[in-house]
Amino acid sequence: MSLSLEGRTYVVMGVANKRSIAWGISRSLANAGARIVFTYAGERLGKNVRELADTLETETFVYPCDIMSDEEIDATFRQIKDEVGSIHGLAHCIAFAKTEDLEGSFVETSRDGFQLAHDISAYSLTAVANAVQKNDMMAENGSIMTMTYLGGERVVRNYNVMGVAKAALDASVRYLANDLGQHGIRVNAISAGPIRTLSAKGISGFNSSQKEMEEKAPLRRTVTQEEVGNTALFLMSDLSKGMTGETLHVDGGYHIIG
Ligand SMILES: CCCCCCc1ccc(Oc2ccc(Oc3cccc(O)n3)cc2)c(O)c1
Repeated sequence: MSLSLEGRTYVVMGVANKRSIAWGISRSLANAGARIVFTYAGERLGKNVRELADTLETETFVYPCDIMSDEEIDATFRQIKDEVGSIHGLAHCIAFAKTEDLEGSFVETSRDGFQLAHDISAYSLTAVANAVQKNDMMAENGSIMTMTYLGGERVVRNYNVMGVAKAALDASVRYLANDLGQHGIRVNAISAGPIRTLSAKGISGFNSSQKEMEEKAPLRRTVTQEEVGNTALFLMSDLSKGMTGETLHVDGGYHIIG
């Protein structure tokens, strides 16, 4: 039983640049010997992702995948199965909400903004898990993980509609874990403390959340993409094969503080 992922292949969805949490996860999995299949949305990101992928020592593959389209998800995962073969796990690091819905009062959230945030940040996990299952492309004892945040468990000022979407994502992890467990597929989440990524820039008040963490978190500091990546390695490895439907907080202990 070890942390080695030699001979295994993992899909990582959501790398935007070298500061992405998904990139921290990719490096941890690659350093453990895994092959990595990257998917990205939006052609302008394609170049970034390919350049980053080429810096890894391991064999990598890069595919566009607009998770707003069920047809594109199915086509991409069929293509991955045909060209790469079966996979041993998948890291879902995808979320989005309109900037105006990440500040001010939640009560004013538009129907359109609510639906968009839930479509991209919550439903996409189920859509992807369904595509993997339908294409029968997950090796036995597969592991799916997603990224969530404390704002889905309790109110975090300005996080607003993303918090409601993360609550839906957290519940989805439990229901997917229940459905897929009998097929040997585990589904878990990592709840990360605030990390300065491209996405974090879209949230009003992000900077003060990092400062508050340095003052109040038991570890008195923020966490890094690498620390999240190492926990993802644990979730993808056999060392966590007794765990499913779980959320691991990689947040310096902040979530235990009232
Ligand atoms: C006040 C909150 C402080 C801590 C927030 C930590 C965090 C940082 C980034 C997170 O990921 C996203 C991803 C997309 C997202 O939506 C965006 C991002 C940029 C622009 C935009 O229009 N929407 C917002 C947050 C996330 O879910 C949670």
